[in-house]
Amino acid sequence: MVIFAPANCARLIVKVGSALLVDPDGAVRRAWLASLVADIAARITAGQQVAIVSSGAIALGARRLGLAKGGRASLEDAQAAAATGQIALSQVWAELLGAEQLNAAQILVTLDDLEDRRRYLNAAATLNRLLGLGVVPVINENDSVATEEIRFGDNDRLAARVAQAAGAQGVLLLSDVDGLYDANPSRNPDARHIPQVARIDDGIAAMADGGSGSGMGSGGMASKIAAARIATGAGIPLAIASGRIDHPLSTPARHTLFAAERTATARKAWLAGGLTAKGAIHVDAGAATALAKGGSLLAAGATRIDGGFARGDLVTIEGPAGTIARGLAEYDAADVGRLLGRRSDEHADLLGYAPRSALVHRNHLALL
Ligand SMILES: Nc1ncnc2c1ncn2[C@@H]1O[C@H](COP(=O)(O)OP(=O)(O)O)[C@@H](O)[C@H]1O
Ligand SMILES: N[C@@H](CCC(=O)OP(=O)(O)O)C(=O)O
Repeated sequence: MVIFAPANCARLIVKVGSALLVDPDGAVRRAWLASLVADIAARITAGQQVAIVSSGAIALGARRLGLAKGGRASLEDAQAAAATGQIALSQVWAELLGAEQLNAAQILVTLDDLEDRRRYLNAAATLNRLLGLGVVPVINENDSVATEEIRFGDNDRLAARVAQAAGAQGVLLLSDVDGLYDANPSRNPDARHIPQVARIDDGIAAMADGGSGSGMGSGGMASKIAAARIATGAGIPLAIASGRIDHPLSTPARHTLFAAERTATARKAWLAGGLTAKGAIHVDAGAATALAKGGSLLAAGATRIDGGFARGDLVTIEGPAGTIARGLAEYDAADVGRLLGRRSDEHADLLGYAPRSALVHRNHLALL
């Protein structure tokens, strides 16, 4: 079976892991990449739009600078390696795509670019326009400026987020392994391959063992399962397949397919899967019930806030028994603080300006 064929996948995100891009001795695996790019060109000719999430900057740069790579590098060394490797990486992609008469476009993002609502919408618009123009976006984390706190740290979850932003119908993670096994196959020769995962439960998550198999990247199977959770939760199927074969998009080969869980609007999916909330609004039992029935969060039911969030920021909504929802705050934290427990007809006097109807509107809220 050819994975995510153009007929049922108009937009595809292909993620390429470090070990596929770079040999253990630090050289770019050009011949294999050319075979992948030929496949991408054929898909584009067949009407599919394809964006690439490419790892490899740190592995490439580390080699050029004589630095340690993978998990052994300090943050400063990883940043220096990324800055050096990224320019070489984009050159390789531009050359290989150019040889197929395709334009490459580079997008480097940090976690905040896909978490902050305004920046997420900007990134989504750029991707959309590039794909509409027939350009192939090549996306990586902006590792040279990303510090530990603001890092995705792995391109698997980045690919899932990009898929959401782009409204893609499939995410393909090309790796050094041909899918998920019931145990780490590089440590357990009896591990069994799992062709399809209908639901990611704790048993599936527990199968991932250790970090990056090659020691070059940062992902490992755990980050691929985390990516599958994000993508499938947003209604986008995700597959893990081997990049250890030439023409990996056109050669039928064993893989693991994580089926899409449900369809959801892009914004709700993003809210449900968002990684970093800027604060929390605590609510009473009445408000929790109203939210469960599909209502907005009104100030009358809010009891307390945590964090210094601003209007538009993602906040969690905490009920008496734990987190019940995530949503976009309609007010800055200071104003929410003024409105706690107050009826809507008091808001204008308390704030000194015409208020919105809710602290978090139901259109910008996802129940967990
Ligand atoms: N249950 C599992 N099934 C398959 N691979 C696993 C599992 N648990 C751990 N792994 C390891 O995860 C590796 C893939 O992750 P990684 O090396 O980070 O790939 P990439 O560079 O493509 O992101 C495999 O080579 C394998 O060593
Ligand atoms: N952004 C990093 C790659 C991080 C990453 O996820 O690596 P990998 O696990 O090989 O996909 C880089 O370009 O080196």
